[in-house]
Amino acid sequence: MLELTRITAGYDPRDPVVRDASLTIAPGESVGLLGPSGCGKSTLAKVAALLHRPDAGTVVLDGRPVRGWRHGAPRAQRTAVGVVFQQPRLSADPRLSLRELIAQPLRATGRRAEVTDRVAELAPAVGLTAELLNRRPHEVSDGQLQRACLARALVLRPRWLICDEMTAMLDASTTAALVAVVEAYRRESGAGLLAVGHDRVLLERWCDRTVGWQGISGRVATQESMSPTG
Ligand SMILES: Nc1ncnc2c1ncn2[C@@H]1O[C@H](COP(=O)(O)OP(=O)(O)OP(=O)(O)O)[C@@H](O)[C@H]1O
Repeated sequence: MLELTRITAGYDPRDPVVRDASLTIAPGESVGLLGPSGCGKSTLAKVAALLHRPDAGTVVLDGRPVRGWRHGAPRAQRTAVGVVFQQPRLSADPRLSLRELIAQPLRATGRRAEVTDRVAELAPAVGLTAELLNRRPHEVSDGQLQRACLARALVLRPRWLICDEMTAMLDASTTAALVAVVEAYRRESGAGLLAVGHDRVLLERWCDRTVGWQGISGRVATQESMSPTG
């Protein structure tokens, strides 16, 4: 299970953007997190991805409480969670080819020996040709770069996957293709998924269940507490 309990998080402890929110995802389950822009979905997604330390509350991953946070959780637990963000250009190192980008987590965890095989498996699965793999981010489209970012998120075979507005910048056919890749991975691996967005139709079609911001907040969220604080 990926269990977030009574999470308070944000960027200023005196004025958190997520207050007292709880959310549990079972292995193999897909959960859509819906909410208006600025309500704190991405912040909660970063906590679920073990990239952002909550100010209060607990995160339990596969039965083990996450401890020893710095900005994020310790690497041993973090690598169990793959994450894809909305804007691939912000999360992709512009100096790397798409091949290197996909392989990055394997290199970072000392698993270089697996690079050739994993890239050869994942590139066709996400729809990237050998020629595209040699290009750098500024030489490909947003959709092609997002395909590489999805492959990078899957390269360590995570047990949990967080897709934060993964398809927000993409056209309908690329959206369908990437959702199909995630679903194939989920079926094959039994991974749990948190898909964040504001496209209710997409998330309701994609996920086993969807939760709105009010559904995950420990207190009954008021419109004020859902709004951007700035
Ligand atoms: N790194 C940051 N530093 C300071 N404030 C931030 C940071 N990231 C987000 N915020 C603020 O936190 C609030 C919630 O942002 P967040 O991105 O979590 O919302 P969201 O629901 O995912 O929005 P969207 O749907 O527009 O992506 C906003 O007021 C935003 O300005």
